[in-house]
Amino acid sequence: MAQQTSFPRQDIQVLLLEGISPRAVEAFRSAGYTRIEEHAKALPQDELKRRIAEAHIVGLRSRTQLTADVLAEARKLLAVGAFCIGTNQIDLSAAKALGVPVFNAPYSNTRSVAELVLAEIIMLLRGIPARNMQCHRHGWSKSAGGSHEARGKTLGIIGYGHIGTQLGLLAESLGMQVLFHDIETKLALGNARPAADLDDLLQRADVVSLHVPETPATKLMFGSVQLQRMKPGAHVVNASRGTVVDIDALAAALHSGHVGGAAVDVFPVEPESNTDRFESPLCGIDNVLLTPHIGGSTLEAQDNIGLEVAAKLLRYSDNGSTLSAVNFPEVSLPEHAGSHRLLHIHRNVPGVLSAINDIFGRRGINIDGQYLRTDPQLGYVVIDVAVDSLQSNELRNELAAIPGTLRTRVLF
Ligand SMILES: NC(=O)c1ccc[n+]([C@@H]2O[C@H](COP(=O)([O-])OP(=O)(O)OC[C@H]3O[C@@H](n4cnc5c(N)ncnc54)[C@H](O)[C@@H]3O)[C@@H](O)[C@H]2O)c1
Ligand SMILES: O=C(O)[C@H](O)COP(=O)(O)O
Repeated sequence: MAQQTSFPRQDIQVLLLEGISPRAVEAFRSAGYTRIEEHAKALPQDELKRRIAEAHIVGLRSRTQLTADVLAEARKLLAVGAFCIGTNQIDLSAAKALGVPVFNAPYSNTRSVAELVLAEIIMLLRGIPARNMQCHRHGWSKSAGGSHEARGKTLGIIGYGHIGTQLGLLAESLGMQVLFHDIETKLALGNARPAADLDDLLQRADVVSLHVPETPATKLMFGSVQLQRMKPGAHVVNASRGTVVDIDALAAALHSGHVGGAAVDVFPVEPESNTDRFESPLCGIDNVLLTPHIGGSTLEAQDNIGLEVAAKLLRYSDNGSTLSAVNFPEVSLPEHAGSHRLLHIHRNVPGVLSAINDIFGRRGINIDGQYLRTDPQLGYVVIDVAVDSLQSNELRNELAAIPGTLRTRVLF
């Protein structure tokens, strides 16, 4: 039989990993959720499996790998919150197949990334990484050689989304010309112009900055071929995902001098915690700025993300709304004061809705409100009925036993 839950907020176990902002914890507490377990870092997979088995709500960032294997242990799980933008660390299809919506924060740290990248562009154009290293080694090389103003230079942005567009506007305020390449048709902001194609962008840009998500199509999309197409001496910035750039090819292009410098925030393999050693072929190359995946790590961004994702999780837990879920049919629901609410999540197979309606009809329960969203895999039905109409265990068992049902939940 499909999982059936209906319990008070103080019984809902919230597991928050990877040092999620205290603002999220405050939001859960002030909504009446008291069972909150916090961890400052990601958990090893075995421990994650043990902890997730008890959790109703899980919050994580980019480090935790929520694989199908881990999700299989999450028998009580209602929802997942990615307190970041990327959701590539979560097996979204496996979560969906279990009837678990995943929410993220698509905007809250984008300004922080754009600001960092802008600063890095100036640093690279002035050759600061190597000069900084030289001074640390007691060297002194006061010279204008290889140093350039950003004004008048061309920035090529690959992936013109929330971060790419903000970066473009900030770069224009320095007098840079902005070219972009995206797989979607995008509205060009300010004086930015779409490049004819990726090759065109690579051949014209003085700095290339990557802002694409991790997808099968972006995996290693930036390798030796793309690096060789760049102008000699041009710079590369990657604050997107470590899998997007062939890091060995980038190291080789830096060593050969074809690429003038690089700023890299994300890596194909990142340390599991702050106590683990960081290894990369880029370590020790003087004209490279390395940062430990902190593009979105400002206090402002983390606080905003904490509030945004906690609010989405609370809204789903208390009200059933799935608005802005990344793997689930989206339903925005009104408050249900004065009624009780059934949430019914099922595989999208014929007959489920009529079976639900039959059950209510046979029992003479009037439906006050009904909301339905489906996609090819999943159906999500929400039904509001008079207070106390859903108290019967027998009724709830009958609803949960409808073939195709994944989960049912009653909000009293
Ligand atoms: N370093 C960090 O701390 C940090 C912080 C936030 C986000 N990120 C990463 O940055 C990525 C981008 O963030 P965003 O908010 O701008 O995302 P977004 O979804 O708003 O924009 C991504 C853009 O890339 C485009 N795109 C997708 N595939 C492409 C391809 N193959 N070629 C060209 N364009 C392609 C999309 O059409 C979209 O316009 C995130 O997915 C995340 O992985 C990193
Ligand atoms: O996807 C994101 O938003 C960024 O990569 C930031 O991830 P983080 O929260 O783990 O720093």
